[in-house]
Parts: sequence; C-alpha cells; structure tokens
Amino acid sequence: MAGARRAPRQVVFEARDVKVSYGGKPAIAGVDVKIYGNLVTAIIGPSGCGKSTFLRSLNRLNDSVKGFTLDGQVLYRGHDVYGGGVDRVEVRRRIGMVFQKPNPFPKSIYDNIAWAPRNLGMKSDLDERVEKALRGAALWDEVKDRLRQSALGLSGGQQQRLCIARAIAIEPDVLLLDEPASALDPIATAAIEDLMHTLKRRYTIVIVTHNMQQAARVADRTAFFSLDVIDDRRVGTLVEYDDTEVIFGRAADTRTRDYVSGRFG
Ligand SMILES: Nc1ncnc2c1ncn2[C@@H]1O[C@H](COP(=O)(O)OP(=O)(O)OP(=O)(O)O)[C@@H](O)[C@H]1O
Repeated sequence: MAGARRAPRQVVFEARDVKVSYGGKPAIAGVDVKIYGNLVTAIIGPSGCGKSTFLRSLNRLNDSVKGFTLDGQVLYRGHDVYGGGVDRVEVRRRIGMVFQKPNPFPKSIYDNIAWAPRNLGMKSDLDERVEKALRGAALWDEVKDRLRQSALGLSGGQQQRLCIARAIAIEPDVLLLDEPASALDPIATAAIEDLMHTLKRRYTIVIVTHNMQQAARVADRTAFFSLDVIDDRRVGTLVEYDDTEVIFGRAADTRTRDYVSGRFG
C-alpha cells in the first residue's frame, strides 16, 4: 500500500456539499471531501458516477461546458475556487491537469515543455527549466538527444510522461490526472505509477482511475463514488473516503466492499 501517513496533514482542497449539474441535470451531489497535501488521492467508481466531473471541478475545467453549474463550495488552500475575483489562469497555473489520451502539441519536445513557461513569462533559464521538467517526469534520458524533434514521434507512454513534464514545467502545486494510464500498455503504465510515487514528494496528486489495482498501488487515500437515485434521477455521490488500505481491506459500506471486490460495476 502506498506511502506512510504524514502528520499534520495539510488540507489542499475542501469540497463542501458540492453539486454539479449539466443543463440542470445533477451529475454529482452532496460531495464533502478534504484532499490532503503530498498524498496521492484516487477517485474510483462505476462509469458515469461523476469522477471526471468532480476532478474537473477542482480547477474549473468544467467552466466552458455549456449548462455547467456548481453549487456548494470548492476551497483550494482555504480560497473559494469559484469565488468572485478568482483568476482562472492562476487557478490552472497552480492546479495542472493531465488527460486520458496523451495530447502533445505538434511541436518539438522542447517547445512542448517550454510553451507554458513562455506564455507565463517564465523565460529565464528556459533550458534548465525544460531539463528539470523532463527529469521530473523521468523522460530526460530518453529524449535529451532529440529535444528538437517532434513530440509526436514519441511512444504513447513517452507522450504521457511528456504531458506530465509539460504540466510540472510551470511548477504547479497540484496535479490532476484523469485516467492517465488507461491508454497505455502495462510497461508504460508501470512507469507512470512509479512516477506518481516520486512526484507526490513535491506535488499533491488526485487521480481518476477505472483500474482498482492501480488505485491500490498508487493511492494513499481513495474516494469511492457511486450512483444513487435522488428524485428519480441517478446522481453520483461520494459513498466512502478513507485510507486506501481501509477502502480495499475493510471498507465500512457494503457498496464499497462489493465494488472493490468486483461484485458490482
Ligand atoms: N459535458 C457534459 N455535458 C453534459 N453532461 C455531462 C458532461 N460531462 C459529463 N456529463 C454527465 O455527467 C455524468 C457524470 O459523468 P462523468 O464523465 O463525470 O463520470 P465518470 O465517472 O468520470 O464516467 P466514466 O468513468 O465513464 O469516464 C454523466 O451522466 C455524464 O453523462
């Protein structure tokens, strides 16, 4: 089981009675959760229970979705992420995101990593910044001799580590990972999982995964979401949230036990 407990834990995110709807239809409701610093927190649950919806609400990535509304509060280090006057660019700078499908820009490896720092005016020592990010994503040794070649020539696993390097190049505080290894083969998946163990020393990581073994391998804390029927609608709710070893070994809720043992979902 991953990682030892650290005390005292820093609360990085606090969701308070969060409800997210699309076009007036609730996708998740009543979500109360605290996410702690320098841990890996996994979000698991059956398809459609709102894992990605919740993840994307942490850095306002749903804002551009037509009909999206959020009730309740999402606090990031005590600040209301949806409060008036919040700079969305700053939110995204501090809270980076990596998606399921590797999505490098059609540019060189170097320019992929340098893109966000350049845009944010972090132009000094760019070569060092690029190298540091690639080292941080355990990719440097594989690409150091071809930095000027297209990132599209990398393997899928390398592309995903490039996307992680791109995210950490601007030194965020948090990394949100939405099924980061589901499109990768087992070896590339293992590389990403190893990387998470290293990255959590520096970053707070929240990962959505369908793969329960993966959650058990990488996460310190695990949140299990499921679908509840509320007012005749199926809505995602947080069933149980605890240390990963509790969720997978001695969960309190029958629904959690059934899901992690493969009897449901
Ligand atoms: N952009 C959107 N517009 C409208 N409805 C959406 C949108 N995104 C998600 N939903 C709805 O919200 C609910 C939760 O979806 P979400 O993708 O968050 O679940 P998930 O648990 O991540 O699913 P999966 O495991 O299949 O990826 C679903 O009913 C989905 O149809």
